[in-house]
Amino acid sequence: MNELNVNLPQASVSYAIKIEKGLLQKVGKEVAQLTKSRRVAVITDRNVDSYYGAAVEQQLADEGFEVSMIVLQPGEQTKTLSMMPQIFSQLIEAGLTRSDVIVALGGGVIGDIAGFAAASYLRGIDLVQIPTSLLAQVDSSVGGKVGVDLPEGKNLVGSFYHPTQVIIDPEVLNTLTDHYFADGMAEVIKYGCIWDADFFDSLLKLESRDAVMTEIEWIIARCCDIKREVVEQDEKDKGLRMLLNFGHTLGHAIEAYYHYEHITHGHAVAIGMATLTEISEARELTETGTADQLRRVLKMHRLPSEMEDTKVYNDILSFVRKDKKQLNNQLHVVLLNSIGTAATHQTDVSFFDSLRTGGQDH
Ligand SMILES: NC(=O)c1ccc[n+]([C@@H]2O[C@H](COP(=O)([O-])OP(=O)(O)OC[C@H]3O[C@@H](n4cnc5c(N)ncnc54)[C@H](O)[C@@H]3O)[C@@H](O)[C@H]2O)c1
Ligand SMILES: O=C(O)C(=O)C[C@@H](O)[C@H](O)[C@H](O)COP(=O)(O)O
Ligand SMILES: [Zn+2]
Repeated sequence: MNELNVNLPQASVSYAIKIEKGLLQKVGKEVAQLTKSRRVAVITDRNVDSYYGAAVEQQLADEGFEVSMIVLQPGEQTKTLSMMPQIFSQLIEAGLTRSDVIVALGGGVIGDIAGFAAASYLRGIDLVQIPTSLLAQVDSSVGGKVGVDLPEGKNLVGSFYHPTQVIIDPEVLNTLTDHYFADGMAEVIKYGCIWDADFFDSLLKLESRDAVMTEIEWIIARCCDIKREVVEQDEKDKGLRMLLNFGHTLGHAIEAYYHYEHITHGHAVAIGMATLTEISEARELTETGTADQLRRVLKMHRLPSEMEDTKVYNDILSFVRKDKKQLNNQLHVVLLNSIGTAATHQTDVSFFDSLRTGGQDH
């Protein structure tokens, strides 16, 4: 087993990230070690429930927990404020009190919305993250960002709320579709870009999903460890943590432009990382050849580098203008110096002007 510990003494928070093939079979015992409570609500989505819901429910019941399953529709469109009343009603119906536990069993959508429910219900109850998509295992289950989207933009309502433990079983990735596996690889590649050139190089040697799966425990552990290191230095996203947003300024704008349909988070972030790096290389802010390296690794892992229809950029830029990480109308964009190192730059939306195809955005 790989075990990492996230320590945030200023927030009086400390939690373990456990990574082991087959760990889902021991989930009842893991949760039982964390709490004296007897009630657990498992929040999941229909897909994940169909594969793993019954087994998780049974294991928790075997440990004496009274278990309620809250099963949501899969997909980004579930991550909205309008879902919250339904979730809160189900938590009340299940009789969950302040000393009980919410288990988030699913991908990043479930982790974010169940985490937001845990942060708000009764002003906060314990949360255990059991991420089941690659993206959730390498990124969203760690670091405490929870929340929901608004039509105006991604993750515009939420909070920082840390789990009491993150339980990662890489074996569950076997049932993930290729599309969502690629989504997770976008965030994996992001870590190589902003933090670790050797890690990036190792991704260039793993040419297929099967090859990635041979190294999966190590890959997940490396990503979680980078995120741990960043979050421990800047929990509230005021400085260093913004590096984890590489590719997201444009990526989030693309997702919002498409109303959170048609393009998923990792694919949008892949386009954001490649497009931004092309622009910053043209402006001599990034070492020549970096965009090529990035496009190569994205292609290898079945990810796009650009929008199929470049005419939509004009309209996407109106969402970039609304990005939440602004200070005095200045955007924070994360640019690579070269593969493995990055820095935050303050700029305005005109940084993206080369994407315009004539006319003004509105
Ligand atoms: N909080 C954070 O720090 C953070 C970080 C990165 C991304 N995110 C958020 O995460 C979300 C994307 O997460 P995602 O890509 O996991 O999407 P997702 O939760 O929609 O999961 C992707 C799909 O895979 C299915 N699925 C999940 N695990 C499965 C499994 N083991 N087997 C079969 N199917 C499975 C789900 O049902 C869903 O259809 C976005 O909302 C993004 O904004 C949050
Ligand atoms: O944890 C972080 O910090 C990140 O930026 C990780 C991102 O991959 C993730 O998509 C996150 O949800 C973005 O946060 P936001 O604050 O830009 O909405
Ligand atoms: Zn992301």
